[in-house]
Amino acid sequence: MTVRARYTYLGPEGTFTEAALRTLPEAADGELIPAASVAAALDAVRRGDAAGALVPIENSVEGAVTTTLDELATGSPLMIYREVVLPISFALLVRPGTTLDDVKTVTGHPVAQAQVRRWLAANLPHAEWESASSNGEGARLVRDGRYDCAFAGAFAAAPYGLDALVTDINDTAGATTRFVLAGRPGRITAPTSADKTSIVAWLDDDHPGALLELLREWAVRGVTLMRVESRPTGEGLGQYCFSIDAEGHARDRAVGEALMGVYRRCPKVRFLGSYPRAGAEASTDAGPVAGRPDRTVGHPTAAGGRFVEAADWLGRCLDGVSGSDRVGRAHRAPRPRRADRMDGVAGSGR
Ligand SMILES: O=C(O)C(=O)Cc1ccccc1
Repeated sequence: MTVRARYTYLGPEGTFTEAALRTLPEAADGELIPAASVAAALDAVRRGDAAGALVPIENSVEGAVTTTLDELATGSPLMIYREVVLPISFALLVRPGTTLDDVKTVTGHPVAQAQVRRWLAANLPHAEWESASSNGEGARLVRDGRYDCAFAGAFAAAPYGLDALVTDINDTAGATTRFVLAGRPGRITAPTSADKTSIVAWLDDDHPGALLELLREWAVRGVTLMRVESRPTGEGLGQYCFSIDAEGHARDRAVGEALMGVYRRCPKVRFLGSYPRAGAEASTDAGPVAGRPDRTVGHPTAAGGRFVEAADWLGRCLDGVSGSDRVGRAHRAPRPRRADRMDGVAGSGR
């Protein structure tokens, strides 16, 4: 008997996330399990109930899906193994017989609302909006009579017995959403010629220029940052961590050295993985550094010591042998309070 791998996703049935998951070869033979929220999808992976979870992380119009950034930055460490970018266009789903004139209430995911705001103002100016936990959930709530209509993919009409009253709704042509497949820490995906590396870094915030120094670790090695997002740590106003995507793979010399530099500077850093960039022309048979310039360090970093420890940390990130979360000791940073530290081997977030 073959055991099918289980993949969970932001559900219920009919979400864009499900559509994105179905584009992955892993999903073709897998058992797909809808989850009620991003947190629930990721927790199923943490518990070992699923091999991976597909969750939305970024929309080209609305920006970050902050729940996902925060869920990946906290809790027991997970790693990203793949990303999927999906073009997003909405349909207005209604129960059969409903016309635009009947519509008083409308629902959808908050990211959907950002993508259809102008259309709503022009076509349903008096409709009352209430957010749903996903676009699939919005469709389900329309089926159940809670709302008059929902924004969702046209493909969500059939499973809920709804009609697509209007299709191709999108204030911004060409809108896309990026989804990531997260799993428990393990060996990172082999390098291709077009990869991305993701981390979360906490700053030593007691000295000026800490953010500049973090960014310089990448810049001096010629590594392009593709996304930098600050998120509150929840520990008080002004306390932030930074969610960063860098171009390249942790096995690239320049990226690996930048990661070690970040480790040496930051009181805490969480490695989220290196994985193929969606939509980029990649070749896996070209070897780890083929197709990329073999960038070396621009100049010696000013970060204090810990070179061996940083190299050791990077080695464990690459092997995925012991969790991906590490607390480093920043240059001039006070040692984190005991309760905040994760010196142990099997990392656990805070
Ligand atoms: O997958 C869905 O349907 C979601 O609710 C998340 C989402 C929201 C907006 C655009 C793409 C994905």
